[in-house]
Amino acid sequence: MASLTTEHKYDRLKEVKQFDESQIGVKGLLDTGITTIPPFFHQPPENLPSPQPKNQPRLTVPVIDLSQDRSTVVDEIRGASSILGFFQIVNHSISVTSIESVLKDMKNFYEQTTEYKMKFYNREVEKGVTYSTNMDLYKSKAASWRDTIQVWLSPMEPAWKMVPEMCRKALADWDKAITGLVEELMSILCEGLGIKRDKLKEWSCLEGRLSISHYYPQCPQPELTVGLTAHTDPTVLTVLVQNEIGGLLQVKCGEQWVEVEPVPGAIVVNIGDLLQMMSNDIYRSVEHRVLANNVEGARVSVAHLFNPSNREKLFGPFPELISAEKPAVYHEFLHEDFMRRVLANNIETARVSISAFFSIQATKRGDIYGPFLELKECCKESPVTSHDRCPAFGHLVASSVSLFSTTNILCSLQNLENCICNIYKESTLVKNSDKYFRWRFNLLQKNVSM
Ligand SMILES: O=C(O)CCC(=O)C(=O)O
Ligand SMILES: [Fe+2]
Repeated sequence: MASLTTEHKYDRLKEVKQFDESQIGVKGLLDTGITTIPPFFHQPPENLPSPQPKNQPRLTVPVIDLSQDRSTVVDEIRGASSILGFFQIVNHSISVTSIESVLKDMKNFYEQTTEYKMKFYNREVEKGVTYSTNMDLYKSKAASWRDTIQVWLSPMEPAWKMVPEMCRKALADWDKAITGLVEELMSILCEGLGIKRDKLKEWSCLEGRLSISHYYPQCPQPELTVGLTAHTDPTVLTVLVQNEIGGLLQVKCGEQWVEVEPVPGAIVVNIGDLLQMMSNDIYRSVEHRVLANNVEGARVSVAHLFNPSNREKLFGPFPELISAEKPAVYHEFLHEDFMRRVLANNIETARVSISAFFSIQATKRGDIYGPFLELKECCKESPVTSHDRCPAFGHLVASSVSLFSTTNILCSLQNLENCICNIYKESTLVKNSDKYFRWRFNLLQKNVSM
């Protein structure tokens, strides 16, 4: 890789592309014997760990014993979810052997020859299985020191053929075991909120499952980069197992970073952005990060991300948690609107913008949002209607078939154009581009907040 010199300006994109196209991943790069990391891995100072204040007690996330009586478990989980958004569970239904087995099989893949692994290297999310270095490699300011395999397990049938054979059984067994445990966890979390125990299940939150296995090899210059930049998870719930290499996974607690230390047999649980919103901010989705591995041997983690699968449903704070004293903190939204925003961001920017975007405070109170009049008028023949509503009160003024919702409309220029294109495609009335551009111009004139 070229280095930064005064004679040759560093062409970051070219270097990133060259690395990506080499398909060797971070582990393959390390195996070439490098002693310094390419500059595109150098993180800006704000992403690097700063020295922690001295004389502060070393904090770790709570470890909750699931074999205690139910009400103690509910109280402890509610407490941890409301304050730190992170906890570990022990004495649950999954054996230490099953945890070790999934970690071992995933690690085994990463430790195959580079030539073997290259056959699987791809970052095409729509295929359902990816194996690459940093899914946001081309969007982020700097790359992080890890490789990742992502496998969608549900609601669609997993693309098993694309999963390395040595990982298939481990992932299928793990999915079964962890989904059973998460069903129980979700019921405890619902009980902690004082709502029906199977509410999260009813809202399809066990059905959108993504497995993410990260491999963090030793980094030759760990002070210059990270393993995974600080982020919150765009999920309902994330559960994760990690191997014995500790000191790297950290959760933000005020100004301090708290360690999630490896505990044999423990499963790490964290509240995602969606559950923060559904719980109307009772539970917290909290920033976490992984430092670059500075020791010999690789850190391996296997995360299971739980998302809703229902595409028609409007998600938002549970109605039972909205009252005059505690009004809704967020608008309702379709899960795909939410995901569109997640995918438009990189890992770092997502954490700042997403909850804020859906926050009611962020929108002008009193306004009624809905399809722009021009669009309604232009599409009389195809009944393109959507909710007109006042986001401040989440009040539906009129509703019929929802082609787009408030969030769609306000999302971004790109989404806005997608909406228009949807209508444009459907409309038998308007088929010429003049009109399309007039719409677009009108929309821009509306000064929609992006
Ligand atoms: O590897 C880890 O421990 C953290 C993974 C993580 O935070 C994620 O995949 O969202
Ligand atoms: Fe995460």
